[in-house]
Amino acid sequence: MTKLPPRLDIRNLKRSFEGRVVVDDVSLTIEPGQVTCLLGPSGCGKSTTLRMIAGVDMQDSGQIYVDGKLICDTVFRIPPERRNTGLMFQDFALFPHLSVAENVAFGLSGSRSEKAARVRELLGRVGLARFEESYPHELSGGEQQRVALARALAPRPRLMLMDEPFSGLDNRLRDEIRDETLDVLKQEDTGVLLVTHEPDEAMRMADEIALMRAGKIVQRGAPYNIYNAPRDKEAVGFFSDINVIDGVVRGALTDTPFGQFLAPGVPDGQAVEIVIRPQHFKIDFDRDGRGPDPTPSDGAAARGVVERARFMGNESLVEFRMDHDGSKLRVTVPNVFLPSVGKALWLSIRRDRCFVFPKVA
Ligand SMILES: Nc1ncnc2c1ncn2[C@@H]1O[C@H](COP(=O)(O)OP(=O)(O)OP(=O)(O)O)[C@@H](O)[C@H]1O
Repeated sequence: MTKLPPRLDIRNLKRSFEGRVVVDDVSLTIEPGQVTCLLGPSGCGKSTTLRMIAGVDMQDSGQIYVDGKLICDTVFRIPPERRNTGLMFQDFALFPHLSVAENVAFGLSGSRSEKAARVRELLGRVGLARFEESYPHELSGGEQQRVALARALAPRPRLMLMDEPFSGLDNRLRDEIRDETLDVLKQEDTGVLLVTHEPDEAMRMADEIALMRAGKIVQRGAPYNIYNAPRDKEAVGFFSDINVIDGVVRGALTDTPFGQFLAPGVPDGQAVEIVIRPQHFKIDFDRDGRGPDPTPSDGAAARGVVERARFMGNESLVEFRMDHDGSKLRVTVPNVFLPSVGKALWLSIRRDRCFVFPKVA
């Protein structure tokens, strides 16, 4: 069986504004039914990438293909309305003077009965069948969002482009609408590119995350892989708080107060950073000034004094001032663990959960 072309295939997209490169050689493919989240900090070029794919901005170089067909390069350009893409933005702007059904039917062609059938199908799918005759101002924010989704999906776009589409919703509603949206998109087999700066949203929605920084896609992969095999310190830090311990490599090992860490392939004398998420420490009690014995999986323990302890709901956050160098480490513990300030405890680091990266000057 011949493989179908990807829903979206962008190759080497570049865009500069006033001489500053904002999108720098971005390439990406999205398969039918796949949700890819373009995740990155504010200003890294996510929206600009999306706008070029939508056709409301034009790249300086590079090509965009939808279903294997070229829709835009530097000389050829199909206008936005003929790109077979649906758009959903944060301000989902329904037409206020049109009913819900008319809003959803807006971009549809075909006979009156065909249009009515498609509108009914989609409103049913997003759970708003009973609001057909209502007007946008009569609906809640979440309901309006679902109408916007139905409207974007009505013409059966091959590709859906979404720019922070849920950020206008309050927390609880956001989770619900996100899950519903995902279900509907999967049923329609649409390829989805969703722009977000929220790691939680990307983890929740994405089949694949494309991590973007300073105009470049620095890592792509399934959420599990991006979280557990990050390519650098910034990629770890994008998903959670981090602690960093400095070291220098000698014979593929780094000596630290927490014992030795493997640094395979790193040359002697190279400075490295050992990066640990707050939930990956082990805490032991002090036994007359001594901690637990070293183990291969947790290394040696180092002593610190509790500076602050706070209950956060699902977990407790404990901040330590370390004896060996006065540095601060942030540790989280499930449930309630609130040692008193000034108490000495021993910390060790799970070797399978930390990352060792060469230090970038
Ligand atoms: N039309 C424009 N003219 C000049 N500069 C622009 C233009 N559009 C975007 N930029 C700049 O390009 C950079 C990237 O903007 P972009 O909106 O793509 O970032 P983003 O990653 O989507 O950020 P956010 O999450 O804040 O929306 C920013 O520094 C922005 O100021």
